[in-house]
Amino acid sequence: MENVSCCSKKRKMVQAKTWTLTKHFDGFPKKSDFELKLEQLPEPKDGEVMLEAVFLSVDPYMRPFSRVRMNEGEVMIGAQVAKVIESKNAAFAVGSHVMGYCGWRTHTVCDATGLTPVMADWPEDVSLSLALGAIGASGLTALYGLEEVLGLQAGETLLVNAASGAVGSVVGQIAKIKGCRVVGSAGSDAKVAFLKELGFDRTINYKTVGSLDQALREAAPEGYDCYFENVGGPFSSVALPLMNDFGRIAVCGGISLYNDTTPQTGPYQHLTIIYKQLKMEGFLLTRFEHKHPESLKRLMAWMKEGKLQCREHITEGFENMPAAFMGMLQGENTGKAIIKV
Ligand SMILES: NC(=O)C1=CN([C@@H]2O[C@H](COP(=O)(O)OP(=O)(O)OC[C@H]3O[C@@H](n4cnc5c(N)ncnc54)[C@H](OP(=O)(O)O)[C@@H]3O)[C@@H](O)[C@H]2O)C=CC1
Ligand SMILES: C/C=C/C(C)=O
Repeated sequence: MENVSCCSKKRKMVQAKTWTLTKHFDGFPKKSDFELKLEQLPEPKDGEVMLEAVFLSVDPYMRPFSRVRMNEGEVMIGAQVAKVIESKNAAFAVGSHVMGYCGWRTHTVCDATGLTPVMADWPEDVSLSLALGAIGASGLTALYGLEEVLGLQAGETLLVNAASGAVGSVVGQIAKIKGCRVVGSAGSDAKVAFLKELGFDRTINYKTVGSLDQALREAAPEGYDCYFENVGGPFSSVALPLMNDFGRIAVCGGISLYNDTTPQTGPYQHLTIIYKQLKMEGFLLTRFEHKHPESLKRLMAWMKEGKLQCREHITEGFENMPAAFMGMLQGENTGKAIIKV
């Protein structure tokens, strides 16, 4: 008798590659802190989709957040732009693209929680990778830091560090759009040349400058009204005394501290903050989530008008994610660090 199976159409099994955190980082991340694993994926259930990563993001926050939001053995946290390859959710058509915090994985089966369709009218000639950078989290962070936290006004002088990176490069360009004077600091001559291309008024290579204090003073003899802080630590201690009275500081990040094994101490600038009556505010871009759709449209419009250049540092190959992450923390990137699968 012929063996007739009730499931004559056999589904091809999908295997995901994942990068897991073997051990919490201790100091600067090491290759051995990561492990590449294979995972057999189940078929999506009702309401679920199967995603295939196209671009993945490596970001500074992964270093500090891994310690507080992850357990050892878990897949590394992070965002990706992915293609929907199977769907049992009417809101996500097969072939469409989404942005999701799926972690460092090539394929994912999940429900729609936390998935955002990439902007419906995303232009065909614009790479979807920008949804992870200048027309995504990095651009939004820059915009909110300037508008919502600093309240930057035309004619003011702004200081930004890590200025050639994903967030910093957008900060400087938006500040120029707003009619401000912009001073940017970055870690190589090539990066400083990039800042000049973007229209920064004054640039500093903080790694080669003799005295950072002197360089910052010369770059803005009139002082700084606003400071977009990405680095923290000693840079911050030098910059705060150069703020003008009633200056505002948006504390976006502190990348110089993320790999510290013991917390840094002073010099403390409390008296400077008091005497100059400074306003210092930390923020996370998630606070302004309700503004994302409108803000993404503004960023896209600036890019299309040629007012916003979106540089990317692309690493090919999912296998190279840990190297790309460590490279970004060491300053290998100019613009947004992206992994192309
Ligand atoms: N608050 C929020 O919601 C968000 C905060 N952030 C923060 O914004 C900052 C920039 O992030 P992002 O633009 O994605 O990253 P970048 O693209 O700027 O990449 C990181 C850069 O930081 C610089 N850097 C690394 N180590 C040091 C150090 N010890 N001192 C000074 N600079 C250093 C390097 O550039 P260089 O060669 O110039 O040193 C490196 O290229 C980070 O602090 C991040 O945590 C980012 C997104 C959201
Ligand atoms: C959401 C991102 C936060 C930091 C500190 O990078």
